[in-house]
Amino acid sequence: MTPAIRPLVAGNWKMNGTGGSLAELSAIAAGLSSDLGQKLDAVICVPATLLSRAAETLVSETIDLGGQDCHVKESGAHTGDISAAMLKEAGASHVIVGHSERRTDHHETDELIRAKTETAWKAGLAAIVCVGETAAERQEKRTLEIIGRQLLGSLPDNVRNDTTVIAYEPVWAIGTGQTPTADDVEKVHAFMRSELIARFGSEGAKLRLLYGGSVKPANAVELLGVSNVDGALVGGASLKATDFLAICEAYRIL
Ligand SMILES: O=C[C@H](O)COP(=O)(O)O
Repeated sequence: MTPAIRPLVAGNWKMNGTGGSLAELSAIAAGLSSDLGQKLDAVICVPATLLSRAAETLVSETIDLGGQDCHVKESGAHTGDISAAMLKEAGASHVIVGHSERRTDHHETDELIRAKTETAWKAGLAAIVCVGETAAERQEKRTLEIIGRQLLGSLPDNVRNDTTVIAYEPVWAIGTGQTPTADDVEKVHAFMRSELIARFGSEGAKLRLLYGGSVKPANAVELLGVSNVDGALVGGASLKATDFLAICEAYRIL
C-alpha cells in the first residue's frame, strides 16, 4: 500500500512582483504557520530578482522558495540566463522546468527539459516538471498522447519523489478561467500515474502530481479532491496571499 502523499501547493508568480510584493509572501508564510501548514507543503516561485530578499524575509520555515526556470548549463556565456546554482544560492529549493509558456515562447523541447531537470538536481534543486496539451491538441483528442510523450520525454531515468514533482497544466486553462472537468483531470492524472509506475516502479507511485490552470479558491476543493491530484501549481491566484491561502484551505476539508 503506497503511503499517502503529502500535498504540495506551489505558486508561480511569473513575471510579476517587485519589493513591495514581499508583503504578500510574508502573509502567505504567516498563514501557513498555523495548523494549516501542517497539512501541506508550499513553494512560491518568485521572479529570480526577488529570491534573495524573499529568503531573507522568510524567517519562518513554513514555505519554500522556487525559481521559474534555469539554464541547462551549469555556467558560461549565456547572457541574461540564470543557472540552477544561482537559484540555489539565492535561497531556492525548487525550480519549475518546462512551463508551457517556455515550451511555447522559447521553443523548449522535452529533451531540453529533461536535461534542465538533471541540471537542477545537480545543483540541489527539486524540479517541478510541467506537461500539458494545447487547445488544438485537445480538440484533436490527443491529450493523453501528448501528455505521455512529454511526461516520459522530459524525465531523466532516476526520478525520486524528493527531487521531482510533475505538474499537469492544460495550456488552454492557463490564465483563462477555464478548467477541465474533475472527470477529465482524473483521467489525465490516472494516466500519468500509470505511466510513471510503469517506468519508475514504486518511485512513480510516490511522485506528487500537481494540477495547474486557473486554480482559484472557488474550484480548489473540487480540483484538489480528484484522485491522483497531490496539489496545485497556481499562477494568478498566488499573487494575493488571501487567494493562495484560500486554496490551501481546501486541505482542511480533503
Ligand atoms: O504556473 C501556473 C500556471 O501557469 C497556472 O496559471 P493560472 O493559475 O494563472 O492559470
